[in-house]
Amino acid sequence: MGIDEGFDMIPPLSREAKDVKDWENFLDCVRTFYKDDPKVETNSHSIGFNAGEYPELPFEGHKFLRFSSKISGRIASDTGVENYINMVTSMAKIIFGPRVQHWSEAFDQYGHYGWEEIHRVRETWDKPDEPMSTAPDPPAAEPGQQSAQDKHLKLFEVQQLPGKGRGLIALCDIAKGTRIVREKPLFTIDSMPPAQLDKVIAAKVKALSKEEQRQFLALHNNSPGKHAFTGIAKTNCLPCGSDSTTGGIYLTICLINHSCLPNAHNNWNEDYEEETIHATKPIKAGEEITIDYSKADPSHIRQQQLRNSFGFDCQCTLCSLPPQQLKLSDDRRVQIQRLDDGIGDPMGMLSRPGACLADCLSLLKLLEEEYGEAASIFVARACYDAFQISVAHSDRSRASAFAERAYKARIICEGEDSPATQRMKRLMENPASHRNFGACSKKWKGSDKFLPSSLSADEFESWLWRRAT
Ligand SMILES: C[S@@+](CC[C@H](N)C(=O)[O-])C[C@H]1O[C@@H](n2cnc3c(N)ncnc32)[C@H](O)[C@@H]1O
Repeated sequence: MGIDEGFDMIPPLSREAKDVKDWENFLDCVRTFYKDDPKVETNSHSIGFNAGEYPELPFEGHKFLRFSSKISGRIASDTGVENYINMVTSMAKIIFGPRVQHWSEAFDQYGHYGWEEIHRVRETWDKPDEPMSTAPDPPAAEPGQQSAQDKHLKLFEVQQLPGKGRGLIALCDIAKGTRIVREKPLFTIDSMPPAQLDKVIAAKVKALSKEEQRQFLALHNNSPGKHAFTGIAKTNCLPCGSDSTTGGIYLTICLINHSCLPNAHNNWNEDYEEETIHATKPIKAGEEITIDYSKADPSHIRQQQLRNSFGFDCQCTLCSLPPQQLKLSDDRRVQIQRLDDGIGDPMGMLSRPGACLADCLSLLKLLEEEYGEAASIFVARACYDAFQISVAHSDRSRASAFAERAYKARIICEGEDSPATQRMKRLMENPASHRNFGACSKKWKGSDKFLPSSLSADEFESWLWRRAT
């Protein structure tokens, strides 16, 4: 028993260069700050704080989830552990921003990760890592072991699933925001008539290694017939960006099945020219990893689309709900679309921005009801809508707050290194840099001051959404 306090890193850092460098900077700050403090010691794999329950920071950032200790009791107060927790948290916040989530049981706040997961990761601190491969063309490997990172963490494996063919099953609990896969396309294709496309794909397949050819030909083909290559491509390709007419074929990502309430999100990272998959909610060991192939339509529309384009009758948890509950979801999705269309109307933004902002809030509430904690991508878009409304009427403070929400939601579903996430971060820091700043009016310029810091959470929401109190 006792009161714990600390911070969690959400999502955990990766082994990529930026995260490694940031973690080194952070450890350097900690070492410099505590260089004359005998309670802060350097061990073989960590910096340890000889206070409270001996909180530690591993040398390898990707093996770090939590820095915490009990802050109640005699040992805690004699050793002043709470000061260490607070100072290290502040330093981490400066370097890692909102990824650092401080919590204190004194205020009924609890860490994001379970203790079992914390202890499991802690046990890896003194174990050497598999070398990380960033080679653009990794040697053919079993899906699920695509990168050394996956191999090390063994996040998933490919299994044969009843009625679905192959699919990805989580091998351990996967935290929300975790990057599950990052994969370069085997090849990309542009939109063209099937006869021509078949020839183009045939040439691309010919250029692959024998193992890659075998794996490509083993991908599901939902429309077997004359144009076999086109059939495989159409069943499997994912657009390289939301408006792109180019699609990518992947040996691992293309094995991910569909759910209308998925637990993962796919995104094209144009900087890396890779597709990424992130957990949008916690995924339990043994659970299937799923993405959404459809357009979030009500059930009768999306089921028809899934049948026509992918040849299956969806029996996901949402589609299998009793009719009355399914109707509630359908009604919500209709309302979500209606609100979305209204918010996107430039005349609305120009002539009734307050009402548009209220619609964004209603939209967010509906999204939360429909998607629960897996709503990140929709939240990111709705908060960006609210940002645009604020920016168009010169309201810097609220625009920055909305961009921050969009930024945090993008981190979950695309990662800190996604160009869209980075763009949100820049807009959060400087909303006036948006090309539409002041484009509609200057009528909200009066509120162009710093965020009110003394408001309670409820008061802040009322201020943010311009609700009368
Ligand atoms: C991109 S592939 C996914 C991997 C595929 N299961 C395989 O074995 O290669 C798409 C195909 O998987 C199957 N599939 C995907 N999601 C499904 C689901 N929720 N229920 C049934 N079949 C599904 C359909 O046959 C669909 O055309």
